[in-house]
Amino acid sequence: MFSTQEQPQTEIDLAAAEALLGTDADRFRHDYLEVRGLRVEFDGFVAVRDVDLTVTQGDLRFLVGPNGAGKTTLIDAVTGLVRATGSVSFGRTELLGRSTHRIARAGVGRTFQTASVFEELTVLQNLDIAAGARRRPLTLLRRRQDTPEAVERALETVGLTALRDVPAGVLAHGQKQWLEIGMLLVQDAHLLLLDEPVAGMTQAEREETGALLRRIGSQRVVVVVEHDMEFLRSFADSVTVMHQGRVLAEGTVNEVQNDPAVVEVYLGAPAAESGAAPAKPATTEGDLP
Ligand SMILES: Nc1ncnc2c1ncn2[C@@H]1O[C@H](COP(=O)(O)OP(=O)(O)OP(=O)(O)O)[C@@H](O)[C@H]1O
Repeated sequence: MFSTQEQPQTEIDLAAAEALLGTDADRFRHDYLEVRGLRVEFDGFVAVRDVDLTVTQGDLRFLVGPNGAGKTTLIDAVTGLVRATGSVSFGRTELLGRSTHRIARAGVGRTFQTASVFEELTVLQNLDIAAGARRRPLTLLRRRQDTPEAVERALETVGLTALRDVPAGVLAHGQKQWLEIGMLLVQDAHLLLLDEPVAGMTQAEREETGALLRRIGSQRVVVVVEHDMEFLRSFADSVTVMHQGRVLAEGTVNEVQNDPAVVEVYLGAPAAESGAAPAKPATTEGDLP
């Protein structure tokens, strides 16, 4: 033991700590999506009600639920495609009430159930157009000699570098989905909402997509709407289960699989004493437990 006088002199080297840990801005940059009290109504029918949802960067979140649970409507609300009340914030920006264009500019991107790429344009051209969506008009007018670095990086990330000059129309189904994800990356989307990204994919494509989503999910906020339960079990960090417009359960795959309310909804077990409406019978694409 050292006495007070014998203790060796130490000095914290703040500059070294900064170099090691990054600046405060880097260290504490941790994007998250925060949804509070979200409600969407279509002519009196409430498709989404009282939804609270928090998804942080690094937590690959799957959003599941039987058909008609409100999953796509929730994504539509976040991206400004349908009117909603409540609050949706990303990066301290309130998104509700903004136009779809301004929401995209706030770093929010989505894919749809069917890929929407320009089939007659090449992979590179598709990415270039997506990159242009974030450029200011003056920059767009300037001719560019080289492929922008962000486009090169996106090509590598989604594994399409070798196919850069191929028309998007000839890509395999899975590759088109990857191109769409690449387009979100070059738009600098930091919140990615993906609607059934592996629907119609081969097993090999699913696995590659899962690995891709994990890679992206470590750096950006990613929410995946998916019916494919095998895919979910392999790649989800956490799961939110929706039913009849509400959040029914949330947790790890194991937690939600063992949640009695989820089992009831998916397997159509007798409704609880509350007199809740009988659950929809499970579909082949929704056999969570
Ligand atoms: N534009 C609309 N007008 C009226 N009702 C709508 C509209 N869009 C969705 N709905 C209804 O809202 C409910 C939720 O639909 P939504 O598509 O969000 O469900 P989902 O969970 O994505 O289902 P699925 O898994 O089948 O895609 C459904 O009852 C649907 O019929």
